[in-house]
Amino acid sequence: MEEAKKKSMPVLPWMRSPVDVSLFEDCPLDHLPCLDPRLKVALQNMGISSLFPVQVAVWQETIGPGLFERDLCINSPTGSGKTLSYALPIVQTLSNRAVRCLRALVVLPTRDLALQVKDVFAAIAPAVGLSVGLAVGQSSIADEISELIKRPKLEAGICYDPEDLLQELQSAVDILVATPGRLMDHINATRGFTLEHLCYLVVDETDRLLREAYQAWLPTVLQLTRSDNENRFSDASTFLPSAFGSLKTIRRCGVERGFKDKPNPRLVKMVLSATLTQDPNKLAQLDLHHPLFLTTGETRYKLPERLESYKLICESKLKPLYLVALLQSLGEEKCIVFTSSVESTHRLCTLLNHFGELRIKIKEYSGLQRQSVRSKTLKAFREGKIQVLVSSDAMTRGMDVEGVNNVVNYDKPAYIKTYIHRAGRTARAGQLGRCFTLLHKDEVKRFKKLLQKADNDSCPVHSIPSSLIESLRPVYKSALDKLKETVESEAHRKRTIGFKLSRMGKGRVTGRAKQ
Ligand SMILES: Nc1ncnc2c1ncn2[C@@H]1O[C@H](COP(=O)(O)OP(=O)(O)OP(=O)(O)O)[C@@H](O)[C@H]1O
Repeated sequence: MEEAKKKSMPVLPWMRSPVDVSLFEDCPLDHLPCLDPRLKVALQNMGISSLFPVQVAVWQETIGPGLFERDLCINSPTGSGKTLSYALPIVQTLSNRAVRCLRALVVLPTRDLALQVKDVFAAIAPAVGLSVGLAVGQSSIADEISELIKRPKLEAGICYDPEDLLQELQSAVDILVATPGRLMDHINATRGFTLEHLCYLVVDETDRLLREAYQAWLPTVLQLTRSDNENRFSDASTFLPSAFGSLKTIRRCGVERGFKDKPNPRLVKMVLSATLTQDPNKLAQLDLHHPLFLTTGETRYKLPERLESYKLICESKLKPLYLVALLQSLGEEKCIVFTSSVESTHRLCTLLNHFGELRIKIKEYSGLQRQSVRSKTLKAFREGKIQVLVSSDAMTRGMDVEGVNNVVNYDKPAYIKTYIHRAGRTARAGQLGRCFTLLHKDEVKRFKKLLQKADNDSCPVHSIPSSLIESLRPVYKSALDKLKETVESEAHRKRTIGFKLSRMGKGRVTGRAKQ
């Protein structure tokens, strides 16, 4: 046991003496020190009467007594309320700002997640006169720019100097929630978009964002917000795009509005995940200042308190039947079914929809679909118009949908991190939730070991009567036949579209573009 603990000891010294969030308790809003009364009302309007432990712990390090002196690395289970843990102190601190400019940037890996986080900010920020923007490519870039940048009113008949006009461009938002791709678009090309006043950078779902470089968004943001004058441009050329039009966005010492003649305040970073990396090389990319590690309990990975894990043991070829039987038993309860790839998501969802027995609405949600389709599906799922979402992993991190009582791992997760993020779509905010994993009997031992990494020793078998499985066999056969037909007609449609495109010369254009 001692040996196991030693093995999981973080390499970085500052990670070895963390603040233990599990020692904190919920704190009623009335008892929260220094909370702005306007924000208290906004929180109450959201149905929040007390803060969760991670929110209290972060409040202490940001508002008082910690006063944002250190960068924060927060590792806290799924559904524990990490979003509000950073949104609330940032909004409260910025509520004193005199002039509007972009002071807080929150980066998230997907558009749906960014929208979700923007909604949390939007529920509290206006109460103290702050404005929140979104840069995710949901609308056209022109629409997005007009939301983010305030242009001066021009009078007819007057000839303006373009340089003067550039000076007049101002941020229309105090807080921006962005995905890396669209953020880079604005950094590179949007006139008047500047990070020079940025005080807070939040990297949510850090381990996921650090895995993907997205046009070097992180080094670019760090370079543009570095407050020391020295060597400002020295290594910028290694990652800044050649057509980089925003060198003027690099923060200038002592000329920031509201900070005249004072050095710029240090950029405070907050990085969060339910499975925060402890890899020194990865964390080094964040260039953290005197970081403070906040984590829950002693084990590295933790599942939500009220999550119940179950396994269903069955032969691989009978998995669809077990899934159908399970979904039938769950009735109208909201459920997310995870598969291992976008292709199997599509196939499984099509198959389930051919089961006449299932009188529930089932849709797929995966990276194969267009964003607009995904967003529509997610909306319908939130509204309860869809009961089951069949999903691949990539899109579901951080997703917060009320009333998801069940998660099913149709394909076994290969890593504990995957299990944590999938299972974490239920049992959120202290609610009860169940996670079912379909396993072949040969996989049981490995799965047990996997769960032990999250300190979970209890995963009872959820049994399905074999008579029920037998009764489903005839319907399964006809569903399989229909699936075959659907797959063939989809393949035919793809071939026809491909043929038409190549006749229009589009194939050649793509080929050139790839070179
Ligand atoms: N203080 C609170 N009181 C009641 N509900 C809360 C409180 N804080 C957050 N919640 C709710 O808890 C749910 C989970 O919050 P959130 O999405 O921030 O979790 P998370 O820790 O970021 O999870 P994940 O790691 O999956 O992204 C949300 O529905 C949110 O509205």
